[in-house]
Amino acid sequence: MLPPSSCRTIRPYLCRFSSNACYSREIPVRYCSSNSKMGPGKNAVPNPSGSCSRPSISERSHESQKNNQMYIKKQPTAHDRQTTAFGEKGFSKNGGDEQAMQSLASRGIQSVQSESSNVQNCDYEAEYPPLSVNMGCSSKGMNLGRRKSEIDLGSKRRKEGTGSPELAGLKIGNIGSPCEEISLPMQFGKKAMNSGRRKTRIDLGSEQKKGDIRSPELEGLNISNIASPCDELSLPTKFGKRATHREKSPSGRSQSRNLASTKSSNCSDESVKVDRFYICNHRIREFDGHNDSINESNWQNRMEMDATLEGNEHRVLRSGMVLLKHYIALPDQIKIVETCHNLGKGPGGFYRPGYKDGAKLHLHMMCLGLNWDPQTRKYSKEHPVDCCEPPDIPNHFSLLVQGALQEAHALIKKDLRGSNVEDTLPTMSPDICIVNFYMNSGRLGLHQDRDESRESIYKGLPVVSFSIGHSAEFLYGIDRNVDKAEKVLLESGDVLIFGGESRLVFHGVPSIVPDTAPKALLAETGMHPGRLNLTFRKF
Ligand SMILES: O=C(O)CCC(=O)C(=O)O
Ligand SMILES: [Fe+2]
Repeated sequence: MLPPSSCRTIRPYLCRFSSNACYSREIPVRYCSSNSKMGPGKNAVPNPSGSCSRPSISERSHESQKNNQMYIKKQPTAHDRQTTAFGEKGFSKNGGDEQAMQSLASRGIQSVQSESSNVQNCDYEAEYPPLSVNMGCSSKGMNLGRRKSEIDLGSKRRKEGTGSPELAGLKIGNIGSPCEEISLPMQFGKKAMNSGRRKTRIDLGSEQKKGDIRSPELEGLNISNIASPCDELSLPTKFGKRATHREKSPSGRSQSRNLASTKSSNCSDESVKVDRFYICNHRIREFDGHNDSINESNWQNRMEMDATLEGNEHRVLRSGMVLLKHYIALPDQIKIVETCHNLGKGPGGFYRPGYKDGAKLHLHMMCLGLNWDPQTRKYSKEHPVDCCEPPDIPNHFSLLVQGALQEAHALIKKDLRGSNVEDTLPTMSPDICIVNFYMNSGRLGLHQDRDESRESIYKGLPVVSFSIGHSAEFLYGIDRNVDKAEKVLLESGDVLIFGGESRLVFHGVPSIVPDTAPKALLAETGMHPGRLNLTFRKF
């Protein structure tokens, strides 16, 4: 445990953000440092309680309990995604996990203690009534050559439209709610190694976020995108294989707390209502990789032109965080879109995640390898809505990830002067890919990706993120404070990597920049105007 002297109480936080108007109580918070050389100075990571994230439903109710002097309130393994929160959040109690604390400290990850409860009130709005189709697990044929992993399964599925006993008395939005979080490594705040450029700071105060309560995400979209293509409707409801349930992780390890272990009773339902979503609006042809209009040399020309513009070269944003500009060539982008469309149009595919109280994330999501359930913040083989197993990660995706990591290593090496690049940015072979599709009004609040295994997070195994389509404003920072966050523009083909000391960086997408996708990409794929994002992780 840290000596009390390493903590100090700071002024209460008021967390207010976005259209979802999530407020936290004003709660006194303490800064702590697990690293005596850091002290409670500027590098101490503020970790206010009362923050907003994407907690599991059971965590929400627990959050009303009084927190005591714990440095890590909750197992630091939760991938904490939120939809609109641009505020702060605090730790959750983890039952005195001294080991976790030590592990964090040894990696220089600071933790904090909070003194008060963490309950929040979050309002939300339903954006549009869903269209539904009855689906079974019929996408298996699309899941080319994949191996079924033996893992434990069965996250608790929500019962659509039913009341939530766990939520009784709590008014909670889809994001931002009581949450757990892990503070960032101590060197956060250190300048990027090759930071020749000025970091742009953005101001996305509550006023601006109010603008997000704008039109539904159907804006500008052909309605046929949603659950209407006839190929989907004709699928039999019992076709395909439902998730199997074994108490084993993908890597053969014993079950982690982040891997859901309870079989959902809802998944025995033979007919599951699913709001299907298609990222492309026409049947796309098989990709042959050879198209004159989008050939590699055209892309090279574009990259060379871009390289002359400020902000278009690869760069290290901070230790362990690398941005590879226009790394994915256009033909590969097209292939990725087509693959995601094919995988995502069927069972186990794209849907709009939300909570049983009706709140929705401002994006559509599909998972590969393992499903991530925003309600429980756990991974399992079971799709939270249709109970189907997720498709495996296609090999060509994994190859691109490996290539990007090598490129990042080469960049880091230039600055390291003899240090081991693996220490700064470990290599990672992904077994999870979360695919998000943002329409023009899509967004994702500041959060940490921390639902992967403790081992993965403690090792700093990176998250590798591909951006395709419209550009996005991307925020990152040492805490969930949008005013202090740095901003970069993620454009089509960019790869962002954050591992090592940056593994737990807060990040989010406050806005999509309309009409910025490469025209050839949209023309070739029929992708709806918007942004496809793939984040690869190792469980
Ligand atoms: O869309 C992005 O760039 C970020 C996505 C993300 O943070 C996530 O899926 O956890
Ligand atoms: Fe994330």
